[in-house]
Amino acid sequence: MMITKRDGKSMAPMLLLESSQEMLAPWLKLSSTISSPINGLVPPFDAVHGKELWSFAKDNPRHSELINEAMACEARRVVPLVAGACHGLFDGVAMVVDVGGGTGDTMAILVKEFPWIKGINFDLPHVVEVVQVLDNVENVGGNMFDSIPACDAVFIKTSTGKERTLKEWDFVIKEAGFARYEVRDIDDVQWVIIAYPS
Ligand SMILES: C[S@@+](CC[C@H](N)C(=O)[O-])C[C@H]1O[C@@H](n2cnc3c(N)ncnc32)[C@H](O)[C@@H]1O
Repeated sequence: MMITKRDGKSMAPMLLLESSQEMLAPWLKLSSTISSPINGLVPPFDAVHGKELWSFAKDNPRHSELINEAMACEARRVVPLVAGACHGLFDGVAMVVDVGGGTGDTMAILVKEFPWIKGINFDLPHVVEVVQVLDNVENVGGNMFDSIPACDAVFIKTSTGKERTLKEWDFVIKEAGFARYEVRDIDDVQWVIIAYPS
């Protein structure tokens, strides 16, 4: 585990989040949640806390901060790899929105790497209200299920928290109306999927 403070890529915030009481409680109730009459229809986190993660975070600023820091530390590690695998992809792209972008660290890395981009960090209002202002990144609050800011390209990283097989992604991408897609290896746990409208 990378918990050193050297090079700003410590994963300690991720450990602090995952070992918090709030995140451990659903694991400790896992068997009773699964065997209850709701039969796994309600995710363990929601069953234990009475609401889903993002509503819980909105009502618990300390936990929201833990989430934001955990996501940011992972972004600082992975997004440079994503940028390295995506050279050429942003040529001619003026406006990019990171949907569910959290602290904006991801967008800050992208606009530094591709300086002609105007970057918007889009997340729930309670998140963008407290994030720091980063160079060349505009923070916009809203709900992605209502609308997102107008842009030329959308960036999404870990925003559903759900792992899918490539076959499942194939279904999701086609159902969403994209014409084609490609998958790029960034030599890490994650891969990049690039979906094109035409
Ligand atoms: C798993 S985190 C990922 C954060 C960041 N993309 C990353 O990978 O480092 C999911 C993010 O989506 C945001 N989010 C959840 N529901 C949302 C919604 N309906 N509209 C906009 N953002 C949302 C959360 O606040 C959170 O910052």
